[in-house]
Amino acid sequence: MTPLWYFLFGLSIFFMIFWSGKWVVHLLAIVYAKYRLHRKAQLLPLETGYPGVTILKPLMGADPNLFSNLETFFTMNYPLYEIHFCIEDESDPAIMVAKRLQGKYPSIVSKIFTGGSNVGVNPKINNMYEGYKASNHPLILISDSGIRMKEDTLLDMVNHLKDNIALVHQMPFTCDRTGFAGTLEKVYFGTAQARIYLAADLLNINCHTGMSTLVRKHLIDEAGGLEAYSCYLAEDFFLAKSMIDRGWKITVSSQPAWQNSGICEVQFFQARLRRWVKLRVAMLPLTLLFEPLSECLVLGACTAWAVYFLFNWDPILFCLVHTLVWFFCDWILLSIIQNTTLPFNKFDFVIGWVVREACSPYQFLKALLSPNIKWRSRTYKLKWGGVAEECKV
Ligand SMILES: CCCCCCCC/C=C\CCCCCCCC(=O)N[C@@H](CO)[C@H](O)/C=C/CCCCCCCCCCCCC
Ligand SMILES: O=c1ccn([C@@H]2O[C@H](COP(=O)(O)OP(=O)(O)O[C@H]3OC[C@@H](O)[C@H](O)[C@H]3O)[C@@H](O)[C@H]2O)c(=O)[nH]1
Repeated sequence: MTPLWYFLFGLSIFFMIFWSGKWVVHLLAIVYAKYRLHRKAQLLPLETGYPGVTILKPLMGADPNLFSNLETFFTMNYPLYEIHFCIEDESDPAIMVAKRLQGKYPSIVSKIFTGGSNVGVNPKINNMYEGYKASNHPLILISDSGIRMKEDTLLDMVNHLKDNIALVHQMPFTCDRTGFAGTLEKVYFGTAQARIYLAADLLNINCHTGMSTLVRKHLIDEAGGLEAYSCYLAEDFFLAKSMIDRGWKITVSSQPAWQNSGICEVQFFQARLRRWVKLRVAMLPLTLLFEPLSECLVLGACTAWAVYFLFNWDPILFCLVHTLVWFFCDWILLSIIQNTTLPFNKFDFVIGWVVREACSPYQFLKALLSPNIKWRSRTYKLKWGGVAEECKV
């Protein structure tokens, strides 16, 4: 036995253990999704009454779905809330959209804050800052521009905010949209991302993505206000981390976040996922190893080699069975998360799934090879740890 043999033996054991762990994650995600998601929210008579919520809507630009997405915030079944539209640029067309909605729903309290602030690097925080300062309620809902709400979504989120919970977030998912990009997005958010998101929630690991987050305002203030997170681009991750560090819990609500941005293009989607990869790598460097390895094809190939090395099993057959079972687990998970008929047939799912799986390792590499981060109109550089710096041209 040479040192090389020992090294290869160790490596193959590592692949086998990681592979087995990944199947546990598959199983946990499916069972947890079934048990946790799509529970009916009820307006219960609470002794203390329902707490008021300030909804912060950071807007930048108007897409074709903006009006109808924002309208869903005016038709929610929740007793006490206000909407603060935050729009940095005073000539932004989103202002007109917000004003039209204010005219249509005069009974809902809403205000528009323009101009933004400059409290740090994160442009979403700079944009929301004035709206946050003017908030009048103990709960804050940070809600990105492309999110749609159902009538009972806010109620569902508040119902999940038990006494030991600081923050309730919605697992990212998408509305039914036509075209290949719509399929690709739904497949990604309903399989690869949902699996990790659900397993992380179950195991109390911080996986918070801040597109729709209900949080206790006094806990943000205790940490120094929203500006305390403005040195990071991934303010969502650090917001949740600061709650967990203080002994609080975070949890997902039973409804996923229905993203419905009017821009639904493959290029745009891939660029967004690459931006998120860069955030994760800077915040959690172990991602560099574990993320590519947890991809179906990469893990299948590595483990096929391991079982060939250890047991002399046929690696091709192993890979085929591995991929097929993974594919079926993904179909089951996606169907549970969708909870209604999917907007595409099984053939479209196969195409979307294969493209997603095949492109993902390449997109990961591409993200590593261009470390600067372009987010909307600005470019940033990230330091290890996640602190960001804007690149001025
Ligand atoms: C034995 C199996 C181990 C599995 C290792 C998994 C490695 C991670 C693989 C894929 C990452 C998926 C990422 C999930 C969603 C993150 C979306 C995102 O990037 N959002 C950012 C922008 O809003 C946000 O700032 C970052 C949020 C937190 C990211 C944390 C990711 C690490 C999660 C690791 C969870 C492991 C759970 C499995 C436990 C066995
Ligand atoms: O310069 C900007 C960029 C973005 N935003 C707002 O921030 C929200 C999220 O922006 P995008 O939709 O471009 O980005 P993402 O969906 O990738 O955001 C997600 O990932 C990065 C995290 O920091 C965010 O909290 C999370 O929502 C939108 O409401 C957008 O209007 C600004 O207000 N200013």
